[in-house]
Amino acid sequence: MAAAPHIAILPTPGMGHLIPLTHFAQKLHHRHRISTTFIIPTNGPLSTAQNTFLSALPPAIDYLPLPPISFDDMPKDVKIETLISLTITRSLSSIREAVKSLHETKNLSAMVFDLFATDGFEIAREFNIPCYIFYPSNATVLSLFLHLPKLDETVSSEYRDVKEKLQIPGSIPIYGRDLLDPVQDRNNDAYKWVLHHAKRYTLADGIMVNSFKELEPIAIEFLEKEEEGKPTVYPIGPLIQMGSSKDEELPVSSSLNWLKNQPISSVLYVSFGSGGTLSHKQIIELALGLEMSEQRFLWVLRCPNDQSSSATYFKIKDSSDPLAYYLPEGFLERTTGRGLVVPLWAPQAQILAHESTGAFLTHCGWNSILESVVNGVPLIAWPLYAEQRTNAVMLHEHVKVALRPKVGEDGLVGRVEIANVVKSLMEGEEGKGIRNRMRVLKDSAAKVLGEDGSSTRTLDELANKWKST
Ligand SMILES: O=c1ccn([C@@H]2O[C@H](COP(=O)(O)OP(=O)(O)O[C@H]3O[C@H](CO)[C@@H](O)[C@H](O)[C@H]3O)[C@@H](O)[C@H]2O)c(=O)[nH]1
Repeated sequence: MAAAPHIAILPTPGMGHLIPLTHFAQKLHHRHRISTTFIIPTNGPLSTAQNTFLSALPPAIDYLPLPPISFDDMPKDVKIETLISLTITRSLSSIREAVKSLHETKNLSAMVFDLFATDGFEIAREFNIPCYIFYPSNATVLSLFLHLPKLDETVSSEYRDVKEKLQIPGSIPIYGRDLLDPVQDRNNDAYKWVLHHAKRYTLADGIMVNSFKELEPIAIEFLEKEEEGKPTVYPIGPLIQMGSSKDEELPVSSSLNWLKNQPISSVLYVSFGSGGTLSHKQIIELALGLEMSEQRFLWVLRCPNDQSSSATYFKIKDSSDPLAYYLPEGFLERTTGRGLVVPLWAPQAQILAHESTGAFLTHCGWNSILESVVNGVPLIAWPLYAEQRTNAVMLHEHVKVALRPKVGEDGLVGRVEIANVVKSLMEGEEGKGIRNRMRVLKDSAAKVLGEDGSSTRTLDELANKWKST
C-alpha cells in the first residue's frame, strides 16, 4: 500500500501567518489524511503563544523549529517584512537539511511556502518537489501583490503621491496611501523585499488564497481567469481557527467566563491581532471612548509601543501587566461589570463565536476578519500596519460590513469619535444594516465550506493532485 501523502510547510514565525497555515494542515488531514511537517525558522525560542498553539496540534501535524538566526545587526526601525524575509534567507542551510531529511523519509508530495518565504523555492526544486504559496490575506491584496512589478515599472513617484485612485486588475480602485505598509516607502528594504517576492510568485505551481467569491467577487474572478505568467489560484477560505481540546486549559479563559454572564450580542470585543499595539495617548482615548459609549466591552490590551505598531508581531512575550500602568486613573473601577480588560492574549476564535459578542473593533488582520465573517459579527475597522488599510477600505466602502472611526488632526482617534462609532454600531440604524450584511456573508461562508461548497471542492482538487504525485 502506498504511504499516506506528506507535505512540508515553511511558515514564518508570526502567529498571523502560522495560525491559518495550521488550519490548512488540519483540514488537509481531516479530509484527505495528508500529514504535514512545519519547518519553522526562528529568531529565538518559540513564544508561549506559539508553543501552546503548536503543541495542541494533532500528531499528524508535526513541527520542527530550526536553530535561531540572529537579527543583532538590524537597525531599530527595520520593518517587519524585512525581518520575515531575512528569517528565511538566514535559515536556508538549515531549511535545506530539514527538507532533505524529510524527503528521504517521507517523500514529500508538495511544499507550501509563507507569502514571504519564496526564497525557499530553489530548495524544493532541487528535490523536485512542487512549490505552492499560501496567501493568508485576501484576494484583493493578492491581486495588488501580483501587479506590483508592473506598478513598480509604470509609476515613478511614491504611490501615496499619486492623486487618483490606482486601477489595478482584480482590486478595488484604491489610493496609493491605502496600499500595504511596506510599499509606502520605495527606498526602504521592506519595499525591495515585497517586490522581490511578488516577482517570484510566477515561479509557484499554485497559490492558495484564504478567501471566497461571495466576499470578494471581482478579485476572485480575476484571479481564477487563466493568464500567461499567472499561477493557478485556489480560493480555499475562509479557513479559520478551530477550537482545540486544550483551549480550556489556557489561563485566559477568564474572558469566556465573563462573557457567558453577559446578555446576547451585547459585548464589543476589542483586539488588535497578534502584534498590534497603540500609543499610550491612543490607549487613553480608546479607554475613555469605550467608557463614554456606555456599551459592554472585552478589550485585549498590550503595553503601548510608541515606536512601531508592528514591533511586537514576532514576539508577544511581554511579561509586564499593562493594566496597572497605562489605563486612565479609575477606569477599571468605573467600568467594573460592564467591561473586562485582559492582558496580551485572549481566545479570540471562541470569543467571536460566543453569543454574547455583538461587534468587533479590529485592526483588520485578515484572520480576524474571517473569524468575524464566519460568526456574522459586524466590525469597527481600525487598521494599524501591513495590508490592514487596504482591508479597511474594502470592508468599509465596498463590502459595507464595517464602520471606520476618523483619525483626528493630532493623529489620534478621539474619545468622542470612538464613543459615537461604537454606539452607532451597537445600537444605531447604520449598525443594523451592517449586521444584516454580515449575516448574509456568514451564510455564504457556511455554504462554500459545505460538502459541495466551492472552497471544499477547490481544496479537494488540490489534495487529489498531491495524492497523485
Ligand atoms: O488575543 C489574541 C489575538 C489574536 N488571536 C488570533 O491571532 C490571529 C491574528 O491574526 P490576524 O487577525 O490576521 O492579525 P495579525 O496577527 O496581525 O496578522 C498578520 O497576518 C495577517 C494575515 O496575512 C494580516 O492580514 C495582518 O495584517 C498581519 O498583521 C487570529 O487568528 C486571532 O484569532 C488570538 O487568538 N488572541
